[in-house]
Amino acid sequence: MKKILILIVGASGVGKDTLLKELKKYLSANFIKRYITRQPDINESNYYVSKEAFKVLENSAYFISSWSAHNNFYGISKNSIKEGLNIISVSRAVIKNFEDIFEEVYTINITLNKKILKQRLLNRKRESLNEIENRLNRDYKIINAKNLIEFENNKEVNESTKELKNLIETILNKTTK
Ligand SMILES: Nc1ncnc2c1ncn2[C@@H]1O[C@H](COP(=O)(O)OP(=O)(O)OP(=O)(O)O)[C@@H](O)[C@H]1O
Repeated sequence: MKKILILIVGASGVGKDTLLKELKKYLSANFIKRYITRQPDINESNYYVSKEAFKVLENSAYFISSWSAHNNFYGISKNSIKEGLNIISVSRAVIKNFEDIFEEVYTINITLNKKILKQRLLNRKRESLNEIENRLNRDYKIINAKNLIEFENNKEVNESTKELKNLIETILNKTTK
């Protein structure tokens, strides 16, 4: 069986962790846990590691890909990618790390208009207003990905989750033909 990767990208707060958490209930796939130097919140599941431990893992080539964002480090271990469908939330900056190694890589860019995004970040209450403004003002360049699909998370969570599930199943059907 071949390895198929779906990379989930999108600005902070567009709903990546929420959608992935919900998707697990409806879709059979390897939902990859990331190593992060921040304690997980209720929507995300990750392996929490200290910054020191992260550096040790990174220096021993444990990660297939690693990056930093908003003062935290993120990594995906080499051994986490399995045969079949793999789904991972990653930084848009590291898409190429996966495309260089695997043949079947599809990137889903989760989008949301800025007004709703700001409201959701405020409701989440994870960052200060200043941090939220910084996140909203980040300059997002065009995403470079071989197979890029846009997905707008502007419906309520259940509805959006079903749409995302359908989208992934459509991608899968194409790859198995
Ligand atoms: N479809 C939706 N409708 C309403 N609220 C949503 C929806 N999707 C996500 N949210 C809410 O928006 C907030 C941000 O979502 P989430 O934490 O999943 O974003 P994220 O993209 O993973 O952010 P980050 O990259 O900063 O971790 C959360 O409070 C979540 O409950």
